[in-house]
Amino acid sequence: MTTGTSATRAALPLADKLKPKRVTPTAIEVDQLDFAYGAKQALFDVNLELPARRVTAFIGPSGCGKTTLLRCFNRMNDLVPEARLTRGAIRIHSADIHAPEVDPTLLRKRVGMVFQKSNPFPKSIYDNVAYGLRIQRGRRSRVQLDEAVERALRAAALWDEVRDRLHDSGLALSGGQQQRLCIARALAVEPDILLMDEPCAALDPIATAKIEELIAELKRRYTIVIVTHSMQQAARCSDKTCFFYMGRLVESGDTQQVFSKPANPQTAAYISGHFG
Ligand SMILES: Nc1ncnc2c1ncn2[C@@H]1O[C@H](COP(=O)(O)OP(=O)(O)OP(=O)(O)O)[C@@H](O)[C@H]1O
Repeated sequence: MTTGTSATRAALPLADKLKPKRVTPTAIEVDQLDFAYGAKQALFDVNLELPARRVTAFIGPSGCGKTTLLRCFNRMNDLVPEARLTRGAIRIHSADIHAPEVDPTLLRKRVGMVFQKSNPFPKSIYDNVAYGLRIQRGRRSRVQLDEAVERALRAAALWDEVRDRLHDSGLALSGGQQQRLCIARALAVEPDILLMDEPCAALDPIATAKIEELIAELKRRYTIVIVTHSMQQAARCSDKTCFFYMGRLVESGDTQQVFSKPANPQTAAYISGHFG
């Protein structure tokens, strides 16, 4: 991690707790969470612990609140008018992400996000990856920037495909490459946690398989939370699975167990394709 100056660290004491020296076993704790969009309640009494350096999958039928909860973890919902937590708390490595000292912009660097539809900037491949680094405080030499861009592209399993065309537009890449570019962009600022909202929904099976391989590799260093409509993907990629229904967490547990021996009949019906 590029740590920035000691002055930067001193200015952000609580937010800095989100980046612990040691990885604690629980990355994210959700405690009695209620969430509403205006008068419409979208999440009801969600209690959950997500393990660090593991993949957790959120599954459930459309509208059950998966994306809403995912977007709570980096306070993306702050940007939605009238959207708010009405009860409860979210802690990342024990730090309350709604504490007044927490800078949401810094939080979003530590808790990166990849969306369903890849969204590279209309810039070069290099500039897409360097973007977050350039707007961070603290100067970097060109060599440091080059190294960081290469590191992120390698981590996103894209380097070998783009090393000779770093200054071509990111928009000229295939859909799967664009999604890996977006992952590289998120990784460049060295997050702890990567949120993935249906990252393969727009990809063909080969591109999907590459992203899934990448997820398996990335979990050695990052905590990953993935929203997916694909039961096969959840079963293949995740260590923990959480099933939501109508804004409530119905069941969560070890993925193998949830898929082979679900405790709740609604979970069993959903994973066997009876509704959703
Ligand atoms: N910006 C918003 N304003 C108002 N209501 C919203 C907003 N975003 C989501 N909702 C509502 O909140 C509920 C949960 O939506 P959410 O997108 O979290 O579900 P989801 O499980 O991710 O669905 P999908 O699988 O279709 O993406 C739904 O009833 C949805 O209509």
